[in-house]
Order: sequence, then C-alpha cells, then structure tokens
Amino acid sequence: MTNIHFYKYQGTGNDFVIMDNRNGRYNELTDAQVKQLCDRRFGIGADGLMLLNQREGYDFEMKYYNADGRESSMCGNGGRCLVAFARKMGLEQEHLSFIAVDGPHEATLKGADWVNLKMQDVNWVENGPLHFYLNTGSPHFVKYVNDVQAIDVYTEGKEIRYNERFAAEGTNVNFVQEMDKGIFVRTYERGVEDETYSCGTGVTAAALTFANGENKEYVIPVQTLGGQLEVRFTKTGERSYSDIWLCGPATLVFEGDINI
Ligand SMILES: N[C@@H](CCC[C@H](N)C(=O)O)C(=O)O
Repeated sequence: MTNIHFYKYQGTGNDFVIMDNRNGRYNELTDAQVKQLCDRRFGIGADGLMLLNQREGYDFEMKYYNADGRESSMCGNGGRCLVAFARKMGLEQEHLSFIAVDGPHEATLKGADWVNLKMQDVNWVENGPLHFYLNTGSPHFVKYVNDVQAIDVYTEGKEIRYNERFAAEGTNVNFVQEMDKGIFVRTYERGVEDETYSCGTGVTAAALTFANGENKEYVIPVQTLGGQLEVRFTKTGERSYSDIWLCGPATLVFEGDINI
C-alpha cells in the first residue's frame, strides 16, 4: 500500500491529479495505479495524471498519463496546470521552462491562476475536403460543423478515433463551430475515451486551422464546455505556424491523501 499526497487541478474543466515527484517518490507508480487514481468512481477522478519531475537544465520535467493509465503525448491544459502547481511548490518566478514528451516549453504566469504556455511550432497540416489533421504535441482531427452543440461528440468522435487510418495510435477528435468572435470547440479525447470539457492541444489545433488567411499574427478566442481559452500565434506559411501560445486559467481544486 502506497500513501500518495496529491493535488487536483483543472484548466477550463480539463482536470488532473498531480504529484510532486522531484524526489522520485512516485517513480514506481504503475499504469494500473494511475488508472485507479483517475477513476471517477473508485479514485480521485481526473482526465489525466501528471508528475512534476526534477530535470537538469529546466525548472522541471512534465510526465503525463491519460486517464486510461498510459503515458501519452503532450497535454496543453495539463502543461498549464503543472506550471500553476510548480509555482505552488515554490518555483515562484513569473517565467518557467520545462521539458515534456514533445520537447522544451516555456510558460508565463499572470495573476493568481492565469498561465500562458508556449507550444511547439507546427509545420504540417493535412487539409482534407471536410477536415484537418495535425499534431500540436498530440494528434488532432479537426472537423468544422454548423452547430457544435447538436453534435453527439461521444459517438461521432469515437468512430473517427478508431478509424483504421489512425492505426493503433488513434487520434483526438475536435468538432469546431465558427462564432461571432473566434470558435467553439468540443473534443473527444483519446485515452479518456470520452468527451472532456476542454482539450488544450485540441483547442490549439482548431485555432491554427481557423486562421486560413494571410501570414500574420493571430489571436483566436476559443470557447469550450469548461470555459474560455485564447490561442496566439504567427502564421508563417500555408501550413506552418510559430510562436504558438495557449493561454487561460489553471486552478487548484483541492489536495489530499490517498492510499493505493
Ligand atoms: N487534454 C489534453 C490532451 C491530452 C492528450 C490526449 N488525451 C492524447 O492522448 O493525445 C490537452 O489539454 O491537450
């Protein structure tokens, strides 16, 4: 039996269990334990779990697991929550750098719970007749629809996620509606295998595909079920984007102890 001191954070309703693992205490955590901690009935409940690890040359390392217990690709809202958590753990500077599975990131903190997270540049977008497909740290299928509220995100998202073209890896699936100002995005998340209230890498993917005009700086407001985000970036070519920032709130919900 292991005693775990955990923190629960949420970023626009995308929620995470977080542990301070800078001393390596949780290195032996198994996939089954991660799954149990994320379980909404038998555990704490979350879309994913993150460890704050020590890493030379950076303020910290981000290790991310989906709710299914498997270590996965980059999580944008998770990254923002982990930055807010790092500050709670004593990394008080306004500007932080960390390394994640997709490479180095930087972040800035504003006020009590606002985190701007720099994402990797994107240099490839598949542009189909009715969809886009790109990788913003995690793979994302983006489909534009007329009424996003009317979409059965679970059923339609699951069908695309398990389409054979995405093979064993699968994809996250985003449904996007253009609004008066910006876009509304709903996401079926791989590894949660359900719709989540918000997905940071998905919101980023949707915002990039929305900027289909000239090469210039863009600021795209994005509505999700769990709240408002903003994506800032520079479009540098027909399918290339740099200086991409995912901006929004990241909030501590509660902390506690659990034995597993
Ligand atoms: N919630 C995330 C995405 C997490 C990773 C995703 N479930 C995957 O496996 O690709 C986000 O905020 O980006």
